[in-house]
Amino acid sequence: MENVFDYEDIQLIPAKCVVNSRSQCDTTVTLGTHSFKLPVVPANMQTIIDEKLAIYLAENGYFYVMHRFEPEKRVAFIKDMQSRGHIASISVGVKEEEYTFVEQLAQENLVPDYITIDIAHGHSNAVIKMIEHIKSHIPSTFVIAGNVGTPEAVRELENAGADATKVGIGPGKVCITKIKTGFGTGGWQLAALRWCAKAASKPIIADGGIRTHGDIAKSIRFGATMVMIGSLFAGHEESPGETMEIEGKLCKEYFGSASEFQKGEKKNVEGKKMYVEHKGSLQDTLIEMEQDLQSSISYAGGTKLDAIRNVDYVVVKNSIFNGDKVY
Ligand SMILES: NC(=O)C1=CN([C@@H]2O[C@H](COP(=O)(O)OP(=O)(O)OC[C@H]3O[C@@H](n4cnc5c(N)ncnc54)[C@H](OP(=O)(O)O)[C@@H]3O)[C@@H](O)[C@H]2O)C=CC1
Ligand SMILES: Nc1nc2c(ncn2[C@@H]2O[C@H](COP(=O)(O)O)[C@@H](O)[C@H]2O)c(=O)[nH]1
Repeated sequence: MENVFDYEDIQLIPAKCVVNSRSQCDTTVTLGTHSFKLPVVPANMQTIIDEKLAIYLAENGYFYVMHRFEPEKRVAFIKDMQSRGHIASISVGVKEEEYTFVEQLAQENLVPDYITIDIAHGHSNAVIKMIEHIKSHIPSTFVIAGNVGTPEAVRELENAGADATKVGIGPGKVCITKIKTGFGTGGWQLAALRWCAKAASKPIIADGGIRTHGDIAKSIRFGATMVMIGSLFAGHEESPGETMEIEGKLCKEYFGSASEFQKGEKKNVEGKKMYVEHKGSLQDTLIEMEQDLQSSISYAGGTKLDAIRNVDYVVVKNSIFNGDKVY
């Protein structure tokens, strides 16, 4: 790989504006058979999403992926979401009991709209086998498989039947994979996304490393259909993480899915915990994201997200913020 870069090394180049107001720009995206208000999905982590938030997101036209860390609740969750007329979007792992769970869904004729196979090293026979298992038992479910970081992996998972692949190994805010293993796309996630997107024939979800709303537009420019975000969604009023006061400031916890806090033990730990300053309401952040993305579309010279895919860019290695703080 040559010419690697990350989000803060890139600036997109404006094209002539074709709208009179940013409100004329449309941020909707289609994934599978459903359309969503934003090309953004909160990470399927226990301090980022819970049942209440899933209902809020689905009710308001946003995509969501429920986490897999309370497996016993998933059947009731799917039934509840579908009885409300909402999409059901869940996660699975690859252990033996997950095969039985998929079979149970098929027997009960419970068909989630989306299933995300949520594994650290998704380029593996275990994930390929799980894709095939889901597709043979519940073929109409849209399968998102990951996480991967190479074109070979994207092709193999697509060939096994995945409807979308999730790209990002190690760029997450609470990730320590890059430190503990020396592997991953941390530090060059945007370049890895471009590399993978060139090989993909189906949608890609860019996962991890988003630090500003502008990074969403950059992900789209480099081939993402959707962007999965943890840290930017952490710390809200509605976020499931525990709230506490630290040095007089209200904070909420955000921990990795492979951290000891999630696992309950110190085995194969590849995630950490941090405290995020309280950010107010998630609804306000979603609105701000939409407005910022509408603005991105206007700078791209179009009216829809697709306009961003074709803009020129420059690499300004590590210098965009010129030593300034982002906020
Ligand atoms: N996006 C990212 O960069 C990363 C994300 N995560 C998140 O952490 C959570 C836990 O992930 P994960 O550990 O995969 O899930 P699980 O703990 O459910 O492990 C799934 C299975 O895969 C095996 N496994 C895990 N890692 C590897 C590996 N590197 N090589 C071979 N087998 C492996 C496990 O066995 P065993 O434990 O015995 O090896 C287990 O049998 C997920 O939510 C995941 O998304 C974790 C790390 C990186
Ligand atoms: N290496 C690890 N990665 C993790 C862990 N838990 C979650 N994740 C990944 O991070 C993103 C969110 O990234 P952010 O930069 O937006 O905060 C999430 O979707 C997972 O892919 C972990 O314990 N270790």
